Amino acid sequence: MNLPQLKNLEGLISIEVFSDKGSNTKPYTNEIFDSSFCWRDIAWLKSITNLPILIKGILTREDATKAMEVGAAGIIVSNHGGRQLDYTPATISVLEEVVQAVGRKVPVLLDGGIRRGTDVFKALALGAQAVLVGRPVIYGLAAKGEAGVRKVMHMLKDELELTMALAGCPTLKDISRSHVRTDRDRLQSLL
Ligand SMILES: Cc1cc2nc3c(=O)[nH]c(=O)nc-3n(C[C@H](O)[C@H](O)[C@H](O)COP(=O)(O)O)c2cc1C
Repeated sequence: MNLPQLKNLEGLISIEVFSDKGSNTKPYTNEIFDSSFCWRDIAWLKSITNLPILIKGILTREDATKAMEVGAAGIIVSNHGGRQLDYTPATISVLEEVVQAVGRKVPVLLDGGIRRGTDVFKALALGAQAVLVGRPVIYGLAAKGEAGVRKVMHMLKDELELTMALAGCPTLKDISRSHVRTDRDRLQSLL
């Protein structure tokens, strides 16, 4: 049976084969994730730190509401880069639903799928306060180390500024909902 060899985590994660039946995924995930972890544990986390706790992985208005109920200081709309489960929604497609559920009580950040400045612009227009960037930064690091990461960040910044200029937005505050059109807007315009 072939299992991933996680070199960076050598000694920390067992890649022992537990059975010759099945894919070994269950014992592997049972070992690296605590399946008893639940919403109530946020209260415990809050009790041991003064740091703000932002909850990542929110994709629905229901989970956004729960996250606020347990006292999250912020919400990260994320499908973990779409690497965990096929057919999870694109984060940009559920952002507005979450933003509306949160109603400006805590910041909403968008994670996943940010590849160009126009993606940042769209997320801000749909109500995100900021975006998080994963793989582009890693690609820059792999290609050219620190300079590669800088290059990626500068590209995103330059593209965002160009988009803002072309959309007539001198400041971030000028980016508004009316600057983007979603599938739902298109459907509503047909009614
Ligand atoms: C190699 C790799 C490892 C990751 N590991 C984790 C992880 O352990 N926990 C987690 O919440 N997200 C993890 N992520 C997801 C990122 O934190 C982030 O949500 C995702 O990369 C954002 O999407 P993007 O890459 O399209 O920007 C990982 C992503 C990559 C590419």
